[in-house]
Amino acid sequence: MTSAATTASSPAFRTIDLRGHALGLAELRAAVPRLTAGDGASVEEAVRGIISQVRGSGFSALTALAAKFDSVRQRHPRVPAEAISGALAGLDPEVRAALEESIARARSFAAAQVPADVTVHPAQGASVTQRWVPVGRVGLYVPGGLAVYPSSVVMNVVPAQAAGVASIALASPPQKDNDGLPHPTILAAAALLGIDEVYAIGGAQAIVTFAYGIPAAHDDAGELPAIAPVDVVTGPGNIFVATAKRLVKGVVGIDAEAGPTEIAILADAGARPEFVAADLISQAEHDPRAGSVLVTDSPELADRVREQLAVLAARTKHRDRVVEALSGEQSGVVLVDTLDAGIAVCDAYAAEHLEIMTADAPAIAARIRNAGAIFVGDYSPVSLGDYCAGSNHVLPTSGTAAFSSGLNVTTFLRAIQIIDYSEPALSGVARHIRSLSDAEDLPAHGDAVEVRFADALRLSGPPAL
Ligand SMILES: NC(=O)c1ccc[n+]([C@@H]2O[C@H](COP(=O)([O-])OP(=O)(O)OC[C@H]3O[C@@H](n4cnc5c(N)ncnc54)[C@H](O)[C@@H]3O)[C@@H](O)[C@H]2O)c1
Ligand SMILES: N[C@H](CO)Cc1c[nH]c[nH+]1
Ligand SMILES: [Zn+2]
Repeated sequence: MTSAATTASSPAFRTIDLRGHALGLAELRAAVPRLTAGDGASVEEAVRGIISQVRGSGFSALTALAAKFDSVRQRHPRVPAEAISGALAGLDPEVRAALEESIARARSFAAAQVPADVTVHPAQGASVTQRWVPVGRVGLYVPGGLAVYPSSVVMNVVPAQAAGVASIALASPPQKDNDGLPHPTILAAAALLGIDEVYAIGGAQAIVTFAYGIPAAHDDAGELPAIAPVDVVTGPGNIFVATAKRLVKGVVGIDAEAGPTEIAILADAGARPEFVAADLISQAEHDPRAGSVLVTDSPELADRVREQLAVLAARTKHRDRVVEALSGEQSGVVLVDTLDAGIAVCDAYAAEHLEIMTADAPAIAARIRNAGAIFVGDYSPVSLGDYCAGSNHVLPTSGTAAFSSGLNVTTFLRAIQIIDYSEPALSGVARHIRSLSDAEDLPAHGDAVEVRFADALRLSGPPAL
C-alpha cells in the first residue's frame, strides 16, 4: 500500500495507495501519513523534566534552560517596557502596515464571535441564563525558534482582547541576536496591540511558567519579581511546546494542541500542480516535523505535483527542512478511487489546514467534518490564513481537529449558568424533583426542596420531614 522514491536532493514524498480498498475509520486513521510515536516518548520525558525543574527551582531553572536551549544569559525574563516601545519605533513601516491590516481583519472576525448571553423561562417566575465571562489572566505563547512569528502575536492577542481578558502575558524565546530578548518584530507586534507584560521564555518552560507561576526570589543583585500563574495558556509551538501544553492541561485551560504544522490538500485532476506543490512546501518550511499531505483521485496530478515539489524544493530558502518534512512519514500522497473516498480520508486525517482544490470546491468543503480550518478553491491558500484572511492561524494538529477548535474568542470565555426561580416556580416542579431524587436513591435532594414548603405541607397533610 505504501511506496516512496528517494533521491538525495529531492523529497521522497511517499505514496499511500488506498485504491481498491474499502477501509473503515480506524483503518483510515492508521493509514494516513502521520508522525507515529517515534521520538514522542523521549520528548515527553524531556518535557516532564523541564516541568519539575521549573517548578522546583523557579528563576534559576529558567536561567539554566535559556542558556541551554537559547544560548543566552538571563537573570529575569521580564522584557523592559523601553525595549517593547523601542521595538515599535524601529519597526519597518511595510511590516507595520501588514501587521495593522492583519490586526484589523482579525479584530473584525473576533468581535463577531463574541457570543450573546441567553436566558430562557421554563415557567412563570423561573429563569435560566447562560452568561459568558472572560477568564482573569492568560499566558500567550509566540514561537521563535526556527522562524519568527509576529503573526502569532496577533492571532493570540486579538481574540483574548475581544473576549475581555483583563490580564494578558506573552512569552517568546530569548534571541541571542537581540540581547536575550524576544525578536524585535515580536516585541513591536506586542506594542502595537498594547501588551506590556512580555517574557523572554521559550519552549516548554514558558508553558510551565504560565501554568504554575514563579514565586518571587532574591539573588546577589536583588529581588526577582514573581510571575503570576494564568488561567488559560494558548498559542502554537514545536513539539516541546505542544507536549507541555498537553501535560499541564487540567492545571490550566489550553486552546488546543497547536504543534508542528500540517497541510492536507484534497485535489482532483483539474487542480493546478504548481499551486498544490507551492502550498505543500509553504507549510513544510515551518519544521522538519511538519506534515504535507495530498489526497487525490488523480494519479496524473500526483505525478505532476511530485515533479513540481522536486523543482520548488530545490530552490526554496529552507530547502533542508522542507525536504526533511516532505520525506518524513508524516507527509505523502494518498491515492483514492473517488472524491467521496478522499473526503473520508480527510475526515480521518483531521488536518490542521485542509485546502480543497476540486471542481465545486465549496460543495466539497461543506461536506468536511474534521479540520482546523478549510481553505476553499485556488485563491484561498493557507498562507492567506497564516497572515491576513481574518481567520486565526492557531489551529489543532495531530488529528486533534476531530475534537478541538482553532483559537477563537470562546477559548478565553467560560459559560456560567445562572438559575433564578421564585417560590411558586420551585413549587411547580417540586413533585418531579421528589420523583427523580427517589429514583436516584438520593432522597435528601427531594427533602431540600420540600423543607421550603414545610408549612404548606403541614397545613395540608402529614409533615414532609
Ligand atoms: N499549529 C499551529 O497553530 C502553529 C502555528 C504556528 C507555528 N506552528 C508551529 O510552531 C513551531 C515553531 O517551532 P520553533 O522551534 O520554530 O519555535 P518554538 O518557539 O516553538 O520552539 C523553540 C523552543 O523550543 C525549545 N527547544 C528546542 N529544542 C529543544 C530540546 N531538544 N528540548 C527541549 N526544548 C527544546 C527551546 O526552549 C526553544 O526556545 C513549528 O513546529 C510550527 O510548525 C504551529
Ligand atoms: N502555518 C502556521 C500554522 O498555522 C502559521 C504561520 C505563521 N506564520 C506563518 N505561518
Ligand atoms: Zn505557515
